[in-house]
Amino acid sequence: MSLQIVSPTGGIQPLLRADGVSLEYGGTRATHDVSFDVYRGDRFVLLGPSGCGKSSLLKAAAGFVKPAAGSISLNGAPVRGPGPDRIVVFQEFDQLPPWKTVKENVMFPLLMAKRVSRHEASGRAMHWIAKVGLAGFEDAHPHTLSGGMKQRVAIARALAMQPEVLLMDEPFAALDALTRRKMQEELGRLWEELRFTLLFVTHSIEEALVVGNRILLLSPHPGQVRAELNSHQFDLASAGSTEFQAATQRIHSLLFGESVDQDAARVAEARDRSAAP
Ligand SMILES: Nc1ncnc2c1ncn2[C@@H]1O[C@H](COP(=O)(O)OP(=O)(O)OP(=O)(O)O)[C@@H](O)[C@H]1O
Repeated sequence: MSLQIVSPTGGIQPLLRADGVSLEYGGTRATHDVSFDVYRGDRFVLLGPSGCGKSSLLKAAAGFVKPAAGSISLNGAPVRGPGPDRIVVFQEFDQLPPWKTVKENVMFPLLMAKRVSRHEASGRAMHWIAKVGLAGFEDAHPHTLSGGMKQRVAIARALAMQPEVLLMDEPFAALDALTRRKMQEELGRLWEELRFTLLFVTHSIEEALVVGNRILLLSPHPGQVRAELNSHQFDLASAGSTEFQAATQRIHSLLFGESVDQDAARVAEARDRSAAP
């Protein structure tokens, strides 16, 4: 099955909505009029070249950056700042306080949010540490762990909070190729089990296809929506197949090629069709 331009899902309320979002830094526009809807259980990927504003959009969804125009809402309510319903996993390995053990790191946001007792936080931390394959490393400090293990801790810490949306900003980009693949596999496994909602940023077309069920393609500086695609049929097992390679080529040409106008027209056509009474 080939890659399909998405037509909007009629009638279902999105969990996270970006509506005409323009982001600016000191008057310089990073994204322009970007709209997308993330539905519960989606693995929604923001894909585009360096500098197109992917991270900025993720930070806006997290509530760290306020749009200059447009809005972001969660469950229909405007996002006005960070909250425990949106937890971010960053690329940087130093996102874990080094003086805390693995278990203390996972417990920390739970205790900060004052949602659960210390006893409950401890139990939850052990549960999620085991889920990401780190049982036995509870008392280790981050500097004794590999990059992949640190990212597992960050994922455990995020999932322990049971956020409405898990936000991931190139979480595997600093890992070696084999570990990156392994982590993509683990993320897929966790999603199969838990069906959380994921907003994932990457500049790798292959990673977008492996991780996402829907992909938003952004043009370079300032980031604007080029197209939105369904990619649920692809996973690690299909990576390397003829269909996967064709999809990679297609996305490449949508991002950088000449067929953009044609595809944008098809997106607009699909939207018009679905909006028609
Ligand atoms: N804190 C900031 N202050 C000023 N400009 C910023 C800031 N953060 C991002 N920008 C600018 O906004 C634009 C978008 O940056 P952003 O990091 O969101 O893009 P990106 O697509 O995630 O890029 P990359 O893949 O390289 O991380 C870039 O031109 C960048 O220089």
